Amino acid sequence: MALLTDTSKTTKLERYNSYLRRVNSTKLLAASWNFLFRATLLTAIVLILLFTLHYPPLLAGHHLSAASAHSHRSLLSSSYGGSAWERDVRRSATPRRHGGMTVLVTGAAGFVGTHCSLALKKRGDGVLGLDNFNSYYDPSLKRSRQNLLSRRGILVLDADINDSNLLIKLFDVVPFSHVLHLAAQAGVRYAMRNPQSYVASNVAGLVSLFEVAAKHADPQPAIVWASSSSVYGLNTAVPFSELHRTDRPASLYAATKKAGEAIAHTYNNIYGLSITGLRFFTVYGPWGRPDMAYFFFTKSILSGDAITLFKTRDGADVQRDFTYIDDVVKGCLGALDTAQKSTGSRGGKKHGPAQLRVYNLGNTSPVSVGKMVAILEELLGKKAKKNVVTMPRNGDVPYTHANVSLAEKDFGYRPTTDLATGLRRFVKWYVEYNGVAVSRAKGKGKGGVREERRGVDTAGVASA
Ligand SMILES: O=C(O)[C@H]1O[C@H](OP(=O)(O)OP(=O)(O)OC[C@H]2O[C@@H](n3ccc(=O)[nH]c3=O)[C@H](O)[C@@H]2O)[C@H](O)[C@@H](O)[C@@H]1O
Repeated sequence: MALLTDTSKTTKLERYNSYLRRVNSTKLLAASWNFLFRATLLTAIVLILLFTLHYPPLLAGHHLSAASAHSHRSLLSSSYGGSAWERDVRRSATPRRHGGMTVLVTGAAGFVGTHCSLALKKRGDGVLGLDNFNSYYDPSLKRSRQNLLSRRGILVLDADINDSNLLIKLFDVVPFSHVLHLAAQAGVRYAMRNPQSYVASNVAGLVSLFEVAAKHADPQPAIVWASSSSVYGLNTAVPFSELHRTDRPASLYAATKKAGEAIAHTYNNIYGLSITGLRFFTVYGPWGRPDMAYFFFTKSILSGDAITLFKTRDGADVQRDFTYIDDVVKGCLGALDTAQKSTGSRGGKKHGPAQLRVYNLGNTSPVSVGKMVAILEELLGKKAKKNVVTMPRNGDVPYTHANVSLAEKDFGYRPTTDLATGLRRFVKWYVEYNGVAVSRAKGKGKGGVREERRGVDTAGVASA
């Protein structure tokens, strides 16, 4: 009897164990399927992501106006590349005239960058732009400029000059003969609010570009870059000449531009980079920068808001050598055309002395800020509400005045646009771009944006 009971217990136990084995193996099978499914899903997602990053035109439409399709890459610069991307880059950078230049324009969606890129492209040079589209001022204006460039066949990549991997990649894809380096943190007074941004763009960014140009580019490009009239700082000798001292900057902005000139000297000396610095004097015009006085004064006059006018500490008018954008563009192209080749080779080996130049690009006729406002009032047909205050200690200098004889001698630079003419073109562009109505200005036929006769096309770009 006991034996029978034992046998039936053993059988039950065996049945139970076999049941457990079946359950476990089913669970194992289910888990394996689950794991396999998840792994397949993950692989598919990774493949789709890689495909999207390397072949965006297939997904975003095959046109340069889809330049913003490259936007997401600013976060993932190491993923730049792929045959479609390289083809777009080469297409934009290829010259269309015999002996044309291949120019990398940094800050291409900026004010001066846009105008220079258009002028280069128009005469048949190849242009590839890059810009980080930061929000120092309204990025939508930069996007509009990018679209304008795109319509003329110029690709502007979303990229930062501090991204050396991207720069190396670009020089691998295109043997740029020239770099027009205009990317920078601009603005004199903003330097008190955000000093580090000036160091990041105007010092670190410049070094990043020079490093890649000196050590990775083959051939080394010739570089033309934007310095500033602000380097003259507390200099009192006028008009400002390149021979005058520039060791007393009044603002951090000026100090970083002066540092840039010293850094240029170093890269020229060690690596044989051909470098030209251009000291711009308060550049203005259509598609200008909204952080500049003439631009935001226009906005305030139209909206009826008060503007603040600075007077010097001894009560004199503050003056600027306002320089019209078309004149500056001619100066930039002249500097590019006369830039000699760099003398180094890949790896930074210098084979002889290279060109190192600095030029003033001003207008040679300073105008008071009060007069600038009076011209705007005439053009806008509306009086400004003025708040006149003594210039705060904000890095501003009381006046600027350029001597441009060196640029005239070396590349025929001769500014031809006076402030009234230039502001008329700016206001014409401003009202069209913003869709605002302006009543015809009073006066004896001198003012009024509708009286503009010279060729400024709908895009606000001089057709002459
Ligand atoms: O020439 C240059 O190197 C510099 O020119 C301009 O700097 P700035 O001349 O100060 O130009 P704005 O900011 O447009 O100011 C023009 C004038 O208006 C005056 N201003 C500015 C602002 C304001 O509220 N009120 C006012 O009277 C300034 O003192 C200055 O005299 C640019 O903003 C800089 O990026 C550039 O490098």
